Amino acid sequence: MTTPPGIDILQLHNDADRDGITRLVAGAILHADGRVLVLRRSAEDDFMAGIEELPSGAVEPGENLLTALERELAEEIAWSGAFTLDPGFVTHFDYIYGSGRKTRQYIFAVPHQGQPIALSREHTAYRWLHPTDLTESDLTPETAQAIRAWAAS
Ligand SMILES: Nc1nc2c([nH]c(=O)n2[C@H]2C[C@H](O)[C@@H](COP(=O)(O)OP(=O)(O)OP(=O)(O)O)O2)c(=O)[nH]1
Repeated sequence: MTTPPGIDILQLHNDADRDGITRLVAGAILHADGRVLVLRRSAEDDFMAGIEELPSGAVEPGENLLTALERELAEEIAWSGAFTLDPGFVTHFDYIYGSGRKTRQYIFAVPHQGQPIALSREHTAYRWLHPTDLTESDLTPETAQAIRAWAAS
């Protein structure tokens, strides 16, 4: 994947370092016809069990935000092949992960172009959610806010 115009990946990494972030997560607002793909975490997950979330996951050693996103989309929804990011859109939210690591999830927008979605065991269901229906979801307030920011962009 190539970096789209208006998104400086190195700058995002630098901003996170500057802000004392020690764990980075890449997430995707995968959208089709104005709706956003949300996944339900397994009820057996020992962490945030059963909530809805965006396809996302932590950046591992040797990866950057984009290569991590590519891997996570492959792992979580079985997306293979190239995909593009919408130019210019990136948002983020911060939280403390389990043992106290300062985490930042950076969220990019990815147009869905008909690729089939197949879930891993991490998630039990998916659906396409319109931003006007955010209050009827089990998304966290932070994720809902990110989707609102995307809808307003
Ligand atoms: N811990 C935590 N998670 C939050 C908060 N707010 C919020 O939206 N989340 C969401 C972001 C993610 O969708 C999910 C946590 O995912 P994560 O990537 O940090 O953790 P994980 O258990 O999936 O970690 P991993 O398997 O990728 O290593 O919860 C919060 O305040 N604390």
